[in-house]
Amino acid sequence: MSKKLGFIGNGNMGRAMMGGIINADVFAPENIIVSDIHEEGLKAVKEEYGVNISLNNKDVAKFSDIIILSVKPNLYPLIISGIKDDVKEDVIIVTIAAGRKIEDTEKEFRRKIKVVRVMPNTPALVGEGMSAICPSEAVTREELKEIIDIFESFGKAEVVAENLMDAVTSVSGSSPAYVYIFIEAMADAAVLDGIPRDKAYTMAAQAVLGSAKMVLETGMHPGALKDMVSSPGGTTIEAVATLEEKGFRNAVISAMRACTKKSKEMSK
Ligand SMILES: NC(=O)C1=CN([C@@H]2O[C@H](COP(=O)(O)OP(=O)(O)OC[C@H]3O[C@@H](n4cnc5c(N)ncnc54)[C@H](O)[C@@H]3O)[C@@H](O)[C@H]2O)C=CC1
Ligand SMILES: O=C(O)[C@@H]1CCC=N1
Repeated sequence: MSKKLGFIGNGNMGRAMMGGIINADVFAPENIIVSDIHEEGLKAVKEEYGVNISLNNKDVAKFSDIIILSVKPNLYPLIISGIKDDVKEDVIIVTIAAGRKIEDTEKEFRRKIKVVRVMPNTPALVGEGMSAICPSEAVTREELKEIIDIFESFGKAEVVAENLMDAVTSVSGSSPAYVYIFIEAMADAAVLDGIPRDKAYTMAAQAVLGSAKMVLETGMHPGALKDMVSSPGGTTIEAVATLEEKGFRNAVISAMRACTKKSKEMSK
């Protein structure tokens, strides 16, 4: 893409997206700029990816056609007030903050501005991200396509209505954390059974990866895939029965409802 892309915030999510975009070759490193308040981290990304860096957010504002605001939600008003008079006339502002509505960003710019609200996730870094995308009315079809192309370069992307963004945060934005806990717990159990720690992580993570691929690539119902593993009177059904007894499904559903609720509260 010949446009210029800027990141404000070089944290976990900013770096994950930048890594994904550079690995996919969508933007040349010289067409990317990132700003942060921490010089150390900026130097590290410049070294790793060859992108432009700055300690001044206004440099990102002046350089970029598309700006991804990759700072914590509470910092958005401050960051926007610092760049609003420096951004290009036709800039597209991409927001990724949990619980931040498109209208919040529009109001803070105090003028008609193109906003795309996205909820990505950190597996973007390895090209397996999941992003939900919602454009504001001012964004054209072509511009939306460009944004989708960026987010599809490091995983899957779906356009959703804004009222689903809180639920999306729970099912794909935050969910890598639940999956890591699951992998860690399985590895702990494997270590208890005598498997060396490094092999335990590989085995647990590869089982999760393979199972996810089976759901995506066979199109089969997860319940049917579970049944294929569970031999009558066998080992798996013992584990399944114990998970049900301990309320595994309900723990996941309750956790996700708490996540969605928190996202809704943050939107108020
Ligand atoms: N971490 C995740 O898995 C996901 C995060 N998000 C959203 O991404 C946003 C960023 O989250 P993380 O990357 O996890 O946070 P983070 O704390 O890792 O990164 C934020 C970065 O912003 C920088 N920063 C702070 N003040 C600044 C300023 N005045 N100017 C420029 N940079 C400044 C910080 O130094 C830090 O590097 C949040 O709004 C969050 O809701 C969305 C989806 C997933
Ligand atoms: O924990 C958070 O608030 C952010 C949003 C989704 C993932 N991390």
